[in-house]
Amino acid sequence: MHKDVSEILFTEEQIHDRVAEIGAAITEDFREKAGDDGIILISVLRGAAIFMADLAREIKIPCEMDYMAISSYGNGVKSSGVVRILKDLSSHIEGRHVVIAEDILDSGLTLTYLLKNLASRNPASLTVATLLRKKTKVQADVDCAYVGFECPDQFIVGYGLDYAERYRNLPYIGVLKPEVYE
Ligand SMILES: O=P(O)(O)OC[C@H]1O[C@H](OP(=O)(O)OP(=O)(O)O)[C@H](O)[C@@H]1O
Ligand SMILES: Nc1nc2[nH]cnc2c(=O)[nH]1
Ligand SMILES: [Mg+2]
Repeated sequence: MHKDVSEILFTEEQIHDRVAEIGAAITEDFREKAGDDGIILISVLRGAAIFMADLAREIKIPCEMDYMAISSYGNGVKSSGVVRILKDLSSHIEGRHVVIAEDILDSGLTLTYLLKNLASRNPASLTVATLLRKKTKVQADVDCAYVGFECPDQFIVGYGLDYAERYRNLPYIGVLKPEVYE
C-alpha cells in the first residue's frame, strides 16, 4: 500500500468486478433502445478516464467514446464551487443516447452542471454511471442510474482520483492520510 494512503476502500479486484457488472447492466438496458447507433459514452476528464476505459470494454453494444474536461477542485481537497469547462465534446449528441461515466459524485456540483449543459443539446437520453458516490452532508440531488460503490466522506484517491494530480495511477481506491494535505 502507498505510504500516503491510510486504508484501502476498494481493491483492484473489487473494482474490476463491479465495473463488469455496470457494463453488463448498460449493455442490457440499451441494447434495444439504442439499436444500431448504440450509445455515446462520455468521460469527465481527468478523473474518470480510467473508469471509462475499463467500463467501455465491458459494454457489448456499439459504443462511441468522447471526452469533456471539467474542473472544480484545482489542486485542493475542497470544491472551488466554480465548475469550468476546459475541453468540450468533439461529437454532436443531439438525438443520441448518452451515458456519462464519472468517477465520483461528491457535492454533486460537477454532475449538476454537466447534466444541465448536456441536456440543452437535446440527446435522446442522458444517464449517469458513477463509480463512487460519497455520502456528504450537503449534496445536490443527482439521479444516477448506475452507482458502483457508496463511500465515506473522506478524501479518497486512486483509480483516476487525484490529490494535486498525484495518485491517479494507484490501481485501488483508498483514503488519503490527512497529514498529506493539512
Ligand atoms: O461532486 P463534486 O463535488 O463536484 O466532485 C466530483 C468531481 O471532482 C473531481 O474532479 P476535479 O474537479 O478534481 O477534476 P479532475 O477530474 O481533473 O481531478 C471528480 O473527478 C469529479 O469530477
Ligand atoms: N481525489 C478526489 N477527488 C474528489 N473530488 C470530489 N471528491 C473527491 C475525493 O474524495 N477525492
Ligand atoms: Mg481532482
